[in-house]
Amino acid sequence: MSKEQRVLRYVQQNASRGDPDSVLAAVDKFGWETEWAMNVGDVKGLILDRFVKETAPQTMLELGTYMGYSAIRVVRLLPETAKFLTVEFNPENAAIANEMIAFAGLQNRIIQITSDSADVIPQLKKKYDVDTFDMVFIDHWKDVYVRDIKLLETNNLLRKGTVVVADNIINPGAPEYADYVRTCGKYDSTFHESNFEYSDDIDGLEKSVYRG
Ligand SMILES: O=C(NCCCCCn1ccnc1)c1cc(-c2ccc(F)cc2)cc(O)c1O
Ligand SMILES: [Mg+2]
Repeated sequence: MSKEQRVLRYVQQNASRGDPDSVLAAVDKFGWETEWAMNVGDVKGLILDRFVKETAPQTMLELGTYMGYSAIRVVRLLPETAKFLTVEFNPENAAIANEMIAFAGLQNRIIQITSDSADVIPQLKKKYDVDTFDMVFIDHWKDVYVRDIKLLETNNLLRKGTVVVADNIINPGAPEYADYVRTCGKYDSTFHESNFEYSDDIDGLEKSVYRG
């Protein structure tokens, strides 16, 4: 059994079906007490919550579903009318996320796409009926953060005020991305220091508002 399957089993045996907060609490308890996992986690998650509440996005994209933790974390704060798309490259993790999201009762609120983000981003307008995104959360391979934010720009998926949040700016690090959003002139970017998931190590989120 994979680590991700062990996390899902723990959630199914310890959380309440249809209760997103209990699912998040179970994943976090497992991450702190049993096995570390690369969810954004409860500490950085509180900062992400604040950004979501401040932005109140009607359309949002996530790159990097993993087990669905951040998708559940975000969508639990959004109205039923909001449109949330999440992209995962790894089919095994996508399958775990599908079950985790269903257990949380949010399967009708989250559109899961299992694909390479580079292939999906150019299809979002036509195939997924997207105009522009109000918010984006980037949490996939750190070395393609820059490739993908540039793809979002060139495919006209960002608009003046779109909030782009990126995980792991310190650990494992996304230096090329941090440099790009802070110096290219297209974003008002701020770094929010926090702790690495399920650890006392340092990490942080970058929040970058597109100038349009
Ligand atoms: O690699 C990460 N995430 C992407 C996983 C695969 C994405 C697949 N995909 C989805 C869509 N397109 C592609 C990640 C890694 C770490 C980490 C840090 C230190 C360490 F020692 C080990 C691991 C911490 C995170 O918080 C992370 O997010
Ligand atoms: Mg991450």
